[in-house]
Amino acid sequence: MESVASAFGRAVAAHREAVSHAEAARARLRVGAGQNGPSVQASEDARRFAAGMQRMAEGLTPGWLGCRLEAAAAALPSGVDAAVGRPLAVRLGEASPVADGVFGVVVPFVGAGHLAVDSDARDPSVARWLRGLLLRVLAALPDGALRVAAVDGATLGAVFGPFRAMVEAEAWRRPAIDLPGLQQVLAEAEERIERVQDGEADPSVLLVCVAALPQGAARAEWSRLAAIAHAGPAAGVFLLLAGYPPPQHPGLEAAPRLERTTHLTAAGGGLFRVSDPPGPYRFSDDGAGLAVPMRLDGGPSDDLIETVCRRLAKAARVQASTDFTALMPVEIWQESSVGGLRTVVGREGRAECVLALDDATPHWLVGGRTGSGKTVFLLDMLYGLASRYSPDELGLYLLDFKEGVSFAEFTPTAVDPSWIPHARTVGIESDREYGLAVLRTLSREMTRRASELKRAGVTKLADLRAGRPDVAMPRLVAVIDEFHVLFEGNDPVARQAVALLEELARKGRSYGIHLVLASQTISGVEALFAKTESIFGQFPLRVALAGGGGILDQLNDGADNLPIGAAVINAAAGIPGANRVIRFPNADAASVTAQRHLLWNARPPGDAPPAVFAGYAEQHPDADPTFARLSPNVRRRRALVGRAVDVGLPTAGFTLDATPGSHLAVLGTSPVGADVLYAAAVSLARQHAPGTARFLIAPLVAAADEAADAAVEAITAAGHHCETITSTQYRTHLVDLAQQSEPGGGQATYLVVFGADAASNLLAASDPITYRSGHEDLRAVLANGPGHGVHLLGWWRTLSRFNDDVGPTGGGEVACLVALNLPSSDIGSLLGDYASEWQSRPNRALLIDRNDNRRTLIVPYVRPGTLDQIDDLT
Ligand SMILES: Nc1ncnc2c1ncn2[C@@H]1O[C@H](COP(=O)(O)OP(=O)(O)OP(=O)(O)O)[C@@H](O)[C@H]1O
Repeated sequence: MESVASAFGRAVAAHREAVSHAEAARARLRVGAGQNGPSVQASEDARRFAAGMQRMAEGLTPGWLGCRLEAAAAALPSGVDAAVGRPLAVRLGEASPVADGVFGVVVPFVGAGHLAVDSDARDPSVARWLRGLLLRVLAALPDGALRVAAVDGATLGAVFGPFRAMVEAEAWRRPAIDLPGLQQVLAEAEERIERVQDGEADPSVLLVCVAALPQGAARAEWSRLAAIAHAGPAAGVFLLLAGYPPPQHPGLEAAPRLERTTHLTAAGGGLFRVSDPPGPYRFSDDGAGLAVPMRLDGGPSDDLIETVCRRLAKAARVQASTDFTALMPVEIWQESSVGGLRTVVGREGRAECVLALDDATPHWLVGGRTGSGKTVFLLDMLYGLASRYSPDELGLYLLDFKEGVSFAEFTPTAVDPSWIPHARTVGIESDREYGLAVLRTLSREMTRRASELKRAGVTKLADLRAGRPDVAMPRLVAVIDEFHVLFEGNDPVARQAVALLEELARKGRSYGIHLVLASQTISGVEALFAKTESIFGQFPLRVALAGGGGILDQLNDGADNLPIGAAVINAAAGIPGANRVIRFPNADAASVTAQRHLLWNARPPGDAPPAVFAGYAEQHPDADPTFARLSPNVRRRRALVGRAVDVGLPTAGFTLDATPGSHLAVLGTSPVGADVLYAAAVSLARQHAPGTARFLIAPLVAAADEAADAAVEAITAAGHHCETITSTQYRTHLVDLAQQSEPGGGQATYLVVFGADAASNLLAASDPITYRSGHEDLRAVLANGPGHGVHLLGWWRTLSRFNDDVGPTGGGEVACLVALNLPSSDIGSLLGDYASEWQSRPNRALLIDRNDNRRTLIVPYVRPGTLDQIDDLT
C-alpha cells in the first residue's frame, strides 16, 4: 500500500501543477481580456484540477480522517484509519480556487508534525473545528493509543466538554485551565520525551491540545512549546494549538514559529492561509504555502462526539483495568536483586508502571486515607516482588500497627498452612515495642552486612555479591503500615524508633535494606514532616492514593479526587509537576491465594514459616514450644510467665534460684493474674524430677479457683506432692517455713497463693502466744526462703495490699514482678520512675526483674478462653 507520505507528495505535486496551470490561465486571461474562450478554458482547468485534488485528498484521508462529520459518521469503525508510529494526514477544511471547484485541504499531522492556528477557541468556529480535528484523530488511531493533554485557558475547559467521557474513564486528564496547568502539561510532555530519549519504549501518542493559551503564558512557555515541537515527534508527542502564535503586541517579542508545524493564519472573512506542512513536500517554492486560502471545516455536533467518546471510554476502561495476575511474572524467581528490586505495580494508561527499590529510589512513602486501597497496593507490590525474586534474593519484614489483617496473607493460618517463603517476620496489630524490635533486628543485620563488606574490602553490596556468591545477602524490604503509630508520644520508644528509622533510611541503601512506610493519618505524617524531616528526605518515591496528598508537596494537589484503585506516583519527593497517575488492580482473594500457593510450593527445603506476631492473639503456655519442652534437665529453673513482645516471641520468665528475692509477685485486678500464676507454677513443676518438689496451692479468691484447680491437676500429673490449702493453713505454713533453716530434705517448696491480698488482714494480726504477725513470718520466708529452696509465687490484686504484706522495703524482697492492669501511678512506684509513660493495656503485662534490672513488655500466658471471659481487661 502506498504510504501516506508518498501519497501526500503526489497531492502536493498536483497542487503545484494546478497552481502553475492557474497562473498560466490567469496570464492567458490577462492577454485575451474580453475574449470568452480563454476565460472559460481557465475556469474549466481550475475546476478539473480541483476535482483531481479532491480525489487525492479523499485517498489520503480514509474513514474518520476525511469524512463529513455528520451523525452518520457514528457508524464508521474506529481505530482502523491510522497506525501509531506512521504519519497520518487529516482534512482541515476546504479551498475553492474557482466557483464550483472545491477541494479538501489535507496536511500531515500526528506521526509527522504539528498543527497551529493563530485564532483561539474563543472564536466558536475555531472551537468547533478543533473538536472536529480531535475527534478525527481520536477515532482514527487504534483505541486507547491517543492520550490527550488538553489546555483551555479561555473557557474553563468548555471546549473539551463533549469529550468528558474520556476524562471520566481516566483515559485523559481533566483539561488544564490556567498557567500552572499548562506548565504541568508541558512538563508531562517533556518528561515523556526524556523517557523515550533514555530508551524507554512508549507505544502511545501524546497529543497536547491547546484550545487557548491561559493568561500569563509568555516567553518561557513559548520556548518550551518550541522545544517540544522540535523533539516531540521522535517521542510520539504532537501539538494541536489554537491561538498560536499569540497576537504580537507592538514593541514586544513575537512568539517563535514552531518547527514541523502547519500554521494556519486568519486571512479575514473566515478564511485561513495554510503554510507549507511539515515533511519533505511543500506546497510552494517560496514558502507561501497553499496557493488558495482555506475555510475551516464546520466541526461535529456534540452528540456525535459524545457517542464516539462513550464507546472509546468503555474500551479505555477495559484496557486500563488490569488484574492482580497480570502483575505477576510468567515464571517465578527469575530476577537478580544485585542492582535493585523492580516490579510492576499497575498501569499508566496502557503502559505497565514499574517501580524500583534501588539506589535512585531506595525507600518509598505511601499515603492514603482509610479505604483508599493502601493494603491492596502493598499486596500488589509485595506479591509482585516475591514472585520475581527468590527468597535468596529478597527477604520481607512486614509490620502493621492497625487493627486488621493486611499481612495475614503472608502467614499460615488455621485453614491454610501456606506462607510466603520470603517473609521473615510478620507483625499484625503490632505494639510499638514490637516495631522497635523489628527495627533493631534490621539494624543489627545492617551492622553485620557492614562488617561483611569491610571484610571483603568492598563498599557496595553489588560488589560483594558479585565476588562472593556464597554469602547470602538478599535485599531486605521492611514494610510498615501505619508507621506513624511508632512515633506517637514523646517517650523512649518513639525516640528509639526515630533514631533507628533514621539510621536505616540513611544507610540502608548501601546494604540492600529498603523501607516502605505507609500511613493513613495525614495529620500524623505532617507532624512528622516537621519533627523528623531528615527521615523523609531519604524517601524520594511517593505513592499517594486517594486522600494521601499529605505525603506530596503542599502545592501538589495531584492526589485530590483520586478514585479507589488510582495512585499518584512521584519520584521527586512529591514536587508538583512530577506526578504520574497509575491504576493498580484489586488483590482479589482467589488470585492472592493461588499466587501464595505457587510460591509456597516452590519454597526451599526446610524453609521455616515467618515469625508471626499477632497483637490480639492469646498466648497459651501449651502452645509455646519452650514451655512444651520443659524438663527436669535444667541447670536453673525458670518460672515462665508469657511471651516477650519481640521478634520470634521469645518465652519470658524469671530464674528462681537461691538468689535473694527469688519470688514472684503478679500484680493487678485482672483475672489473667491467676493464669500467669498457674503457668509459673506448672512450668516449675515440669523442671523438677517427679516427687522432688512440694507445692502448696492456696486459692484464696473465687476468680482463681479454676486456675488453681488446673494447677493442682497439672502439678500432680508431673508427679509432685501438691496440697491445696486455706488462708489459715497459709498462715500456719508461713510459720513453719519461716522457721525452716535448711532445705527440706532436698525438696524445693513452692507456696503458690492465688489472691494473696485476701489474706492480708489475717497476716497483719499477731499470734496471741508468740506475738508474731503473719507479716513477720512472710517477710522471713521472703528473706531466707530462696536459700532453703522455698519460693513464694503470689497474685495480689492491688499494689497496696502487696506492699502491706511484703513490708516497708517496698517489696525489695520480691525481685520478680509481673504488672498487669495497675494504674500508672502504681507502675511508677514499682519502677521507681514516675516519668515512665507505660500504660497498662489488655493482653499485655510488664515484666520487671529487679535482680537483673530488666523490664520487658510481655503477652502474659492465659489458659485458652480466659480473655474471652474478661469484659474489661484494663
Ligand atoms: N484497585 C482496586 N480496584 C478495586 N477495588 C479496590 C482496589 N483497591 C482497593 N479496592 C477495594 O477497596 C477497599 C479498601 O481497600 P484496602 O483495604 O486496601 O484499603 P486501605 O486503604 O488499606 O484501608 P484501611 O486502611 O482501612 O485498611 C477494599 O474493599 C478493596 O477491595
